[in-house]
Amino acid sequence: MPERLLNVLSLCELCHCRKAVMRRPKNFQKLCKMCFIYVFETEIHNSIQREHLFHPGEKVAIGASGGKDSTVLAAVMKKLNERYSYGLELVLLSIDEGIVGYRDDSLATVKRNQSQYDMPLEIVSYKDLYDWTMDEIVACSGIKSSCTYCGVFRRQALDRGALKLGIHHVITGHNADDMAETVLLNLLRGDTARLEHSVNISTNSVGSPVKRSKPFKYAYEKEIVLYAHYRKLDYFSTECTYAPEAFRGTARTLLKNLETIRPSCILDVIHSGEQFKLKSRRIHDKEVEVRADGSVSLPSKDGNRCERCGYLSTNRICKACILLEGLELNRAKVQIDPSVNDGAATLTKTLEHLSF
Ligand SMILES: Nc1ncnc2c1ncn2[C@@H]1O[C@H](COP(=O)(O)OP(=O)(O)OP(=O)(O)O)[C@@H](O)[C@H]1O
Repeated sequence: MPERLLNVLSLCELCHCRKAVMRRPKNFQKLCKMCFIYVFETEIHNSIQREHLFHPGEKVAIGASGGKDSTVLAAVMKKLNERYSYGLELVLLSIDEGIVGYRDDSLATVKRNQSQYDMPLEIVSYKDLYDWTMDEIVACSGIKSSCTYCGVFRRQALDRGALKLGIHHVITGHNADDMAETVLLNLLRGDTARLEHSVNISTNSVGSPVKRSKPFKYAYEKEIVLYAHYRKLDYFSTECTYAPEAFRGTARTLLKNLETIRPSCILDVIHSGEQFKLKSRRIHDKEVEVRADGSVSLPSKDGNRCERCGYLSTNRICKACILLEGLELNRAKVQIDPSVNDGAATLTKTLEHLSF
């Protein structure tokens, strides 16, 4: 803990009267507990104001996983909504991916948060939406592509859950470390199309009526943990049973190592991402995107619906339905020959080359 490094006689550099108990991971400023809590909250408020994230009377769903980020998000949003009279109606929205021993425990935390923060809670499950749990998906297609399935299904599940509640704005606990990690990943993969949008504080999938925002875009993960610690928040701290994909994990480690040498590198990477503008050119009078490999993609149409599930999609069949098709094929094969389990992984690889 940074406390050990502090001179016992140090005073808080903000209030100059209470004893400093920590150094801010972001800029090494020595602060007392009360000033740190206030500064952390104020910085989130400033991001919200600067980006005009909300409007009075808006109904907002907090993507609540029970983990540290979304628990702190719920706690801070409740406080700011009251302190600055945002006039928001806040609701907790949880997705049950169906991971026994992980999500069932974290959902128990969200249920406690529901009463601690006095917010309504809605739980939507993969089983109800897709007739698959993540445990079943991993048993069928292997652990390697689990993050691909989970990511696609969760994004859609959050949208569907919000719409069920008549909500058009979902906020998530993605923090500065997550944002910098995504910039780095997209850069390393040469995924320029995603790179340009990966640092947006608010996003709207094409044609989707649900806006997604990240009020913690500039908040360091370490500070989120400290905030939860000082406010003694009740959160679930176990890692997902299905570890993050190897490449993302390596990018995360690289970033953490860089942060120890240069703490500002997290914000610097985000800043670099913000300055990135995609090269585009016009073909047949239409703006096209030029990918890293020189290939081009045409802009997608707004408001299309998936022919299978009827959900909003820029393609004829949405990404979730394509994944489900692979799973169903695999389920049939697994039922005949239990040694077959690479069909869905192959499909995932094919999907990586498609533009959505
Ligand atoms: N099962 C879920 N239900 C609802 N929202 C979720 C769920 N999983 C993730 N989210 C949302 O997406 C954000 C990022 O999730 P991710 O799993 O990438 O990160 P995390 O750092 O583990 O977040 P957390 O600490 O909140 O669990 C979360 O903060 C939360 O807002």
